[in-house]
Amino acid sequence: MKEPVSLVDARPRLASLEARAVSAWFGDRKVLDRVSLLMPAGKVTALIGPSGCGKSTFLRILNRMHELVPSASLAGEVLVDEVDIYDAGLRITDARRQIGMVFQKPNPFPAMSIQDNVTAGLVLTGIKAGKAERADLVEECLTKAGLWNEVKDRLRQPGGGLSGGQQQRLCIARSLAVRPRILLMDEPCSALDPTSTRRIEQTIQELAADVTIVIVTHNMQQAARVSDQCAFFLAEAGTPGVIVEHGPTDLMFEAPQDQRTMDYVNGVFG
Ligand SMILES: Nc1ncnc2c1ncn2[C@@H]1O[C@H](COP(=O)(O)OP(=O)(O)OP(=O)(O)O)[C@@H](O)[C@H]1O
Repeated sequence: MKEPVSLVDARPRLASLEARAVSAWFGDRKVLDRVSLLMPAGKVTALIGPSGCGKSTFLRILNRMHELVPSASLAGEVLVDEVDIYDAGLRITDARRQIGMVFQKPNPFPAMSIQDNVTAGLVLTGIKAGKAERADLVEECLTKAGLWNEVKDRLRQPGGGLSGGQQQRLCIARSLAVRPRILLMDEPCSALDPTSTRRIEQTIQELAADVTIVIVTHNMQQAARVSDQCAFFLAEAGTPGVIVEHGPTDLMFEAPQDQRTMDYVNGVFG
């Protein structure tokens, strides 16, 4: 019998992510209008903007989760290094494996051990790994997620026994285990205390060397601290969300081109 091929060591190259003229609907209601954005390889891109302007919808389009909502539809292209993830020839599981997601609320499997939580995605994505390989992967991913030192002596204890901030870092480790090229994060710190938030922010900055990151955040200080570039989304007076302005984070905060960006980053609205 042919030996299963191990993919654990197949370290992916850094990838850029590009949205081209992405529009989105829920039923008849258009919520995003022709949004285009390049999210460069190895950089952190922050999506900012008031509630309801379509940031989460845009993020979910970037890893093909939007299509899971029965009434949802979309137009446009999403390219990972020039390959359209919506191409009919590409399987949804392949797209999801390349593009991981961390959610607002930490969602580890609570009864599963810490180590099994880390490797939980391997089976789902068809990655084969032996015992030693798994142990190495657990250590590597927990280290990258900034959690190894805190849990190395209790890897067999349940993930649900960790603090909220530790659980979120466990979820980051779980995402990293399938070696995504891109990591999407939807308000990953909104359920966490300030200390855990700073720890996750530090992790995000460290991870950017290995994986392209896109983060939705309502916290302007956080966007300023962790991101290389920002995109400001806005849906004015019932119109679909658009990107008003995007650019290097320091320019977006210190010298934005558009008055609405200036008002938003200075807390005038939103
Ligand atoms: N499952 C859904 N069904 C119908 N409409 C939806 C659904 N999800 C989101 N919407 C609508 O789409 C628009 C964009 O929502 P989205 O959650 O993407 O905005 P957001 O900028 O991420 O908001 P927030 O910052 O509050 O999370 C909103 O008007 C919202 O009501």
